[in-house]
Amino acid sequence: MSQQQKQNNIHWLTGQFLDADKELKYRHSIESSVRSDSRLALLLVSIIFAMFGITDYNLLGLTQEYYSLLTMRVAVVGSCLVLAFVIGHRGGYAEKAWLHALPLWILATGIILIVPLRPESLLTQITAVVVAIMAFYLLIPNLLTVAALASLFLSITFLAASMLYAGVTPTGAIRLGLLLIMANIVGYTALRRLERLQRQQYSLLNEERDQNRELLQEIKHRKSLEAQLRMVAENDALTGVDSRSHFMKRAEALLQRSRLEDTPFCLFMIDVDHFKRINDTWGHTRGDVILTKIAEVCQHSLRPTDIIGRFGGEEFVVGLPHTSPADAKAVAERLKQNVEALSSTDELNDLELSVTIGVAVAKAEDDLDMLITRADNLLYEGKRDGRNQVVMKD
Ligand SMILES: Nc1nc2c(ncn2[C@@H]2O[C@H](COP(=O)(O)OP(=O)(O)OP(=O)(O)O)[C@@H](O)[C@H]2O)c(=O)[nH]1
Repeated sequence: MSQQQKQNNIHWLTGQFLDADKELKYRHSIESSVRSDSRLALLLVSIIFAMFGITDYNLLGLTQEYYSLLTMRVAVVGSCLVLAFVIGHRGGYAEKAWLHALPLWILATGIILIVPLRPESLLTQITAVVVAIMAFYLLIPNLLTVAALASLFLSITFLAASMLYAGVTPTGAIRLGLLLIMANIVGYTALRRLERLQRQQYSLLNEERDQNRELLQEIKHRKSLEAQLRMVAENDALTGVDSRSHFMKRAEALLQRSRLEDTPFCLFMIDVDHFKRINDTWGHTRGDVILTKIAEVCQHSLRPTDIIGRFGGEEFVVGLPHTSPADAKAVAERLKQNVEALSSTDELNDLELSVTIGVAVAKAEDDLDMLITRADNLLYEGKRDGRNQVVMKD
C-alpha cells in the first residue's frame, strides 16, 4: 500500500481518517460550513421542540405537570439557542467537538424528561425519539462517534424511563428496543457513508491540488530552463553580446526591413589589433577580461537600435539600421577612439589597445553574407595599412 493510500484510509467504525493530522486538517477545512449548518439546525430543532408546548397545553391544561414541562422546554430551547449563537460564532469542529455535542445531550435529556411528565402520550414520544435520533445523526452536524453516543444514551434512557414511568411491559420494551436499534442502525449507516464520502472527496481534492501545484512548479522550472537555454544560444558566454548565429538572424531581419522601408543599413567588422600579443604578455585570462571590456565599450558606443555580435575570437560585428554612410563612419571613428581610451584606464595600466574597423554600406543587391564579406575585406585592408583605423569605401 502506497503512503498516499495509507493517508486516505478511513476508519471503518468512526468514518474518520486514520491519520490524525489529516483528520484535523479536514475538520478545519469544513469548520465554517459546519458552524452555519449547526446554527440553522439548532434553530430549527428549538422551534419544533418549543411547538410541542402547544400539544402539552391541549393535553394537560394549566396543571402542575404542564408548568413543569413548560419550564423544561424553555430551559432546553434557551440552552439550544445560546449554543446556536456560541457555535455560530466560536464553534470549532476541529478542536471543540464537545461544544457541538452539548446540544445533543441537552435535547436527549429534555426528551427523556417528558416521559415521567406525560406518560400517557408515549406513542407520540416514541415517534419524537425516532425523529430525534435521525436529527442527531443527520440534521445537527457532529462527528459520527458523538452522534452515536448521544443517540444510544437517548435510546437506552428512554427505554428505561418508558418501563419505569409509562408502564411498558418487557415484551413492549423488546419491541420498542428493536425499533430504536433500527433507527440507530439507519442513522449510523447513513452518517458513516456521508462521513466517508466527504473525506474521500476531500482527499481527491487535495491530491488534485497537489498535482496542480507540482504541475505549476514543473512549468515554472521548464520555463526557466527554456530561458536559460535561450540565453546560452543567443548570447556569447564571454562577452554577453549576441552569439554569431543570433546576430545573423537579427541582422538578416534588419537588412530586409531596411530594404522594404528603403532606409540605409551599415555593417562593421571590428578586429582587436595584436590581440595575440596581449594574450602572450598578459595571459589568456587577462585577455578574456580585456575582450569583455572592449565588447562593453563597443556596446556603449552604439545606439540601442544597433546590434552587436561576437563573430569569433577577437572579432566583433555590428549592424546599424537607419544609418547613413556618413553617420556610420562617425560612429566607427568614435568607437575606435573609445577603445583606445580604454588603454589609459587604471585597470589596463597603459596597455596599448586599438581596433581596426571595416565599414560596409548595404547596396540593393546585397545579401547579408555579401555585406559581411565586403566589411571583412575592408577590415583586412586596414590591417595591411597599419591597423588602428576605420576603412570605408563608397
Ligand atoms: N583571451 C582570449 N583570446 C582569444 C579569444 N579568442 C581568440 N583569442 C586570441 O586572439 C588572438 C588572435 O590572434 P591573431 O588572429 O593572430 O590576430 P592578432 O594577434 O589580433 O593580430 P591582428 O588581428 O593581425 O592585429 C589569438 O591569439 C587567439 O588565441 C578569447 O576568447 N579569449
